[in-house]
Amino acid sequence: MNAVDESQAEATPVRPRHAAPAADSEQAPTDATAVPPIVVDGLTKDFGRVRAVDALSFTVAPGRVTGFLGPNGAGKSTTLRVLLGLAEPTSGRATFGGVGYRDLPMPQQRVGAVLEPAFHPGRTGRDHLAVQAATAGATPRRINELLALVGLADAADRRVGGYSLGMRQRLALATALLGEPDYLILDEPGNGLDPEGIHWLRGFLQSYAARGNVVLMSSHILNEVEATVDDVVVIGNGRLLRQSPMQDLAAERRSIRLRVQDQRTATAVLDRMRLSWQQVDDRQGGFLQVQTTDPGAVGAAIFEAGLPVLELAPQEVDLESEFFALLGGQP
Ligand SMILES: Nc1ncnc2c1ncn2[C@@H]1O[C@H](COP(=O)(O)OP(=O)(O)OP(=O)(O)O)[C@@H](O)[C@H]1O
Repeated sequence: MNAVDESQAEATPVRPRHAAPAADSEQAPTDATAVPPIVVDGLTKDFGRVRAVDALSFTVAPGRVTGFLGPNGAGKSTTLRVLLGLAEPTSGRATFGGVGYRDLPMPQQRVGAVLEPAFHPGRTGRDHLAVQAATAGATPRRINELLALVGLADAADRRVGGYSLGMRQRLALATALLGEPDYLILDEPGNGLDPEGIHWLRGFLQSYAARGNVVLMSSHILNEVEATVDDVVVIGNGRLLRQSPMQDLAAERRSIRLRVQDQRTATAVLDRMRLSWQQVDDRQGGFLQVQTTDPGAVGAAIFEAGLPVLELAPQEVDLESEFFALLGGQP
């Protein structure tokens, strides 16, 4: 048995299936009807001498879409595999409100997961779902609903061997949804989807989460998930680098280009305002890139210090650069 589940007695009670979601999905669930959060607590996973996950702790709240982000090899898949009972942790736990996957009653009906989609190429999409439906307790009607939901109704009776990567992703998602799970865990679900598919997935995940469910999706491309996720958990080298609402990350990206003649006095003003700044050289003698959501306040303070402002213009820091900075320059 895995080591993630030794104290069921302390576990948060799991929500009765199909109970109403929490009224206020912004808050951690406090009532018995809310889906308990995913809790990763001091998780470490070694493969021989490789430490894939290193004392990692974070929570994933219901009612929100959480992006699990990090570059290739950061430890995302390993964390998800431990959470899903597919790998043993070296130490620590990854649970659904305190209950390990293997100790959940009817886990296939509580947790839907899309890891690396693998299908029998000779089966049709409908057959694949029918085979899986038996374990997930789904009816033929549910299969039809799901095929329509993921946009595969017309391709349902074609062999999966002829499906595109995007169609396979859609079928994998339909499979994960068979048991009407409270938890949806997706490893790089955007892989192979065209822009229309990504747009559809975004809307689907947001409405799924809005019903009080827990949605955790991994990606190594921050730009890809920016418009989809409410919260981000960023890891690098198996360690937690950041957990915050996406909004906060987005706000930090707002900066201004401030051009003054006397940069030294200007930076003293910025330091007093406790703003982060960076000197950037260009052909016009350089400028200060200042992280702020209030350009007016910066302009006023610089003016009060008696400095003529040569330029003050809003600037968007590319999200991928922000991600890169967070990773401390890791590729
Ligand atoms: N079964 C395994 N045996 C040995 N090393 C492994 C195994 N699985 C993962 N690793 C190593 O653990 C580290 C984390 O890998 P993991 O696949 O979890 O990262 P990831 O963030 O999901 O990356 P990717 O997006 O490339 O899948 C990597 O160094 C990887 O080589």
